[in-house]
Amino acid sequence: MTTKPILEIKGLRKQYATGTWGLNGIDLTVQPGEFVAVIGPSGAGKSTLLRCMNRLIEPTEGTVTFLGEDVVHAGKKGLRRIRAGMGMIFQHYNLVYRSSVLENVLHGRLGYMGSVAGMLSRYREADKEEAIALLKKVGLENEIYKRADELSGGQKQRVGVCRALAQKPSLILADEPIASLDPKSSKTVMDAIHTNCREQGIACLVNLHQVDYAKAYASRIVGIKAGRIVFDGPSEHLTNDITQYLYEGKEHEMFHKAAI
Ligand SMILES: Nc1ncnc2c1ncn2[C@@H]1O[C@H](COP(=O)(O)OP(=O)(O)OP(=O)(O)O)[C@@H](O)[C@H]1O
Repeated sequence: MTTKPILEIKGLRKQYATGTWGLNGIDLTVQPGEFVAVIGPSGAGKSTLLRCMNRLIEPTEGTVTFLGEDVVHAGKKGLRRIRAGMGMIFQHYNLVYRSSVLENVLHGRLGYMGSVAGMLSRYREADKEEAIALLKKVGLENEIYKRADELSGGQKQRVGVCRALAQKPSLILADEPIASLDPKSSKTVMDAIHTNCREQGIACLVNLHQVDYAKAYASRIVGIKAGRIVFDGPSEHLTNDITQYLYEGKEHEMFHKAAI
């Protein structure tokens, strides 16, 4: 029996207004529950790729199909539904800092609420309980009612992870989730993403600069260079030669400040 892919990308290209091609023809299929790390040097196109998935960036050419739905041509309502199924984790957290940690996690539910209930933040009791359980699971039981701006970077990103999970997504898009964190926080955040995705069968596309983290967490690695995929395979097939070719001239970007 063949499973239906969760995400299918075909011939994806993105040209920015400056004329730069951010993506140069990407073909990629992700199966349900797959944990895929996207690696490559700065400027390779990792962020552009992730953001074309939920149209935070509009693709120039090609198709993106999420759970059988055409993302590129989706109207307002369709796009809202698609985005509800894709949780996003950002490098700089994107929290509402004057709101509490709990409220930030509950924002993950907004895509499922009517506009009036959402505007008035009328969350269901069950949603609150689930949000609290998620926060406890990532070790933030003492931070639930704090303002988000009182937290450390690693704690803020764990809130970001919980917000994405609160959406009950089928796919998580994590755009350099550990690029601003020290090695200890990086491990905590990657553990939180990886464990929850595995337990809940959520697929994950995670952009990472650090090859060591990609190898440690992902079962499949996609290497991007100049907007094209130059490697796509099981993590253990990523050789030093391929890594060297990927990061040619930018070798210093390959590793985190310290070992995992
Ligand atoms: N808004 C923009 N306008 C013009 N060019 C852009 C824009 N955003 C990205 N680019 C260009 O598109 C290419 C891909 O950039 P992108 O940010 O996707 O790479 P990346 O692999 O995510 O890099 P990093 O790891 O530094 O975030 C680069 O050449 C970049 O300069």
